[in-house]
Amino acid sequence: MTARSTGSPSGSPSGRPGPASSRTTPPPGATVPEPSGPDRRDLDLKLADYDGCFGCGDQSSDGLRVKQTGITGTEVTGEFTVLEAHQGAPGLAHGGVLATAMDESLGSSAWVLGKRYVTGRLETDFMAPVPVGSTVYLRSWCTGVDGRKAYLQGEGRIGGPDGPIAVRAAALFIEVPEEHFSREREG
Ligand SMILES: CCCCCCCCCCCC(=O)SCCNC(=O)CCNC(=O)[C@H](O)C(C)(C)COP(=O)(O)OP(=O)(O)OC[C@H]1O[C@@H](n2cnc3c(N)ncnc32)[C@H](O)[C@@H]1OP(=O)(O)O
Repeated sequence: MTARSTGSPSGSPSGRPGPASSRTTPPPGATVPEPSGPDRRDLDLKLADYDGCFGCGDQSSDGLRVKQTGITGTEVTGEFTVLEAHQGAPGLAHGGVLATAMDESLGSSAWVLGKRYVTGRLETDFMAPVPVGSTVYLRSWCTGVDGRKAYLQGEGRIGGPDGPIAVRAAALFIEVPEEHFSREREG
């Protein structure tokens, strides 16, 4: 399983500390399980059923339409293009849009673990402005699972999959039962 770290102060190109706080860092003893989620063919099928998602769905005209491009272990790659509708400052992606893209990417990595997870906490570092028209290359991976808690990290690069990091994120996802989603809809 590949899981390049973006986290250590010494390993960061900017010299900034990594994105994970104590609440998004797995405790000692947490492990990264072998993914037990659906394989690639099932992923395509499930994503096709999920058209309303602001992050990845095709029905949301101003949505991000993140396309997943690969899965290796818990590492999921994807990409999306920043549209004018995604601006914050003129000509630049809104930070919330980039956070949403990271939530989508991290959520996909959690999903391949084979259980139902929702985002409990999402931390982001914005490293560089992202112009409208840019393709953002997303990558997320699991750093540990401890009971219902899954810890994930991710990054978004511009200029190519190995380009500079524009945004990076760390998150805590919480496993929920199936009823979570029907209950939320009724509320
Ligand atoms: C189709 C293919 C698609 C595949 C791709 C899909 C990509 C989709 C990506 C989008 C993902 C989303 O945006 S999901 C939508 C945004 N998120 C949500 O709507 C979640 C809203 N929040 C909740 O529903 C709830 O707060 C939960 C489920 C997160 C937790 O509630 P709960 O089940 O009652 O559990 P609770 O006891 O509170 O918490 C369990 C443990 O987690 C800890 N914990 C909970 N929240 C936090 C937190 N923010 N920071 C630190 N720790 C936390 C607690 O302290 C506790 O630790 P301990 O005491 O056990 O130690």
